[in-house]
Amino acid sequence: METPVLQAININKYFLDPVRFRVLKDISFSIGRGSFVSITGKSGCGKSTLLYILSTMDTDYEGELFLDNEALQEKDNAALALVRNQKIGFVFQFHYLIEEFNVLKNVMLPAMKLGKFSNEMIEQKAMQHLKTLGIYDQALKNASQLSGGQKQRVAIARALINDPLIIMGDEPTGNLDKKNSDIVFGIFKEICLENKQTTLVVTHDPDFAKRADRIIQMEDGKILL
Ligand SMILES: Nc1ncnc2c1ncn2[C@@H]1O[C@H](COP(=O)(O)OP(=O)(O)OP(=O)(O)O)[C@@H](O)[C@H]1O
Repeated sequence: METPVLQAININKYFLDPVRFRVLKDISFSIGRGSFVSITGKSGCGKSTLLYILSTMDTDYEGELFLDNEALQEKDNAALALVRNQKIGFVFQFHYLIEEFNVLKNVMLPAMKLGKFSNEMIEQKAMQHLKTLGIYDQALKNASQLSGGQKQRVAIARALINDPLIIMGDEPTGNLDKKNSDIVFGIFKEICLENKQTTLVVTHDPDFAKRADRIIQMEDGKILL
């Protein structure tokens, strides 16, 4: 059997304030390479909490987490930052672009930070992603000059720039209208098919969730099998 890209084993998480509360309850699952998975469930069931753990941004949990065969729970913050930059692309509900930089620079930044390639090579790659995402002609505009849907596509290009193994999205279409949601979903689907990259998206939108290859349904901190 193919080794999973991401594997969670018995993840539990507690919030202590205002009272001790077990928000995630024995979460275990694995995700294979190139699959498009959605995590869905009612508001408050723990979707974002789980995604923040899976994306290494929250390290306060019990259990084991493997990304590309590496045990994440054993790594310190510096090592996790490297894993995030090299292996995970993240798309938030809000785009978090740097509004005063142009689109091209926004997309290039994570690769420039990694320092593995020349700026020329990074620029070429960034332009290629912008082309695929249909916003090539916006490259030299400041991020502040784009529409919401365009900004989200720039955020996806930025998430792809370091060729991550897995793209994670937290309600990536939450701020978009139906037309732009459809475009963004189509893009996620294509990323999986064409690049064999794995996509994991949290959404409370059942229509969006249904378009994934696999739905992880959550209820009250648990995964329903
Ligand atoms: N920092 C925190 N401290 C205490 N409780 C929290 C904290 N963050 C979230 N919670 C609680 O944990 C539960 C799960 O929250 P989470 O944001 O993961 O839900 P969700 O499924 O993503 O919801 P939504 O779809 O509304 O975004 C909720 O009951 C929430 O109130």
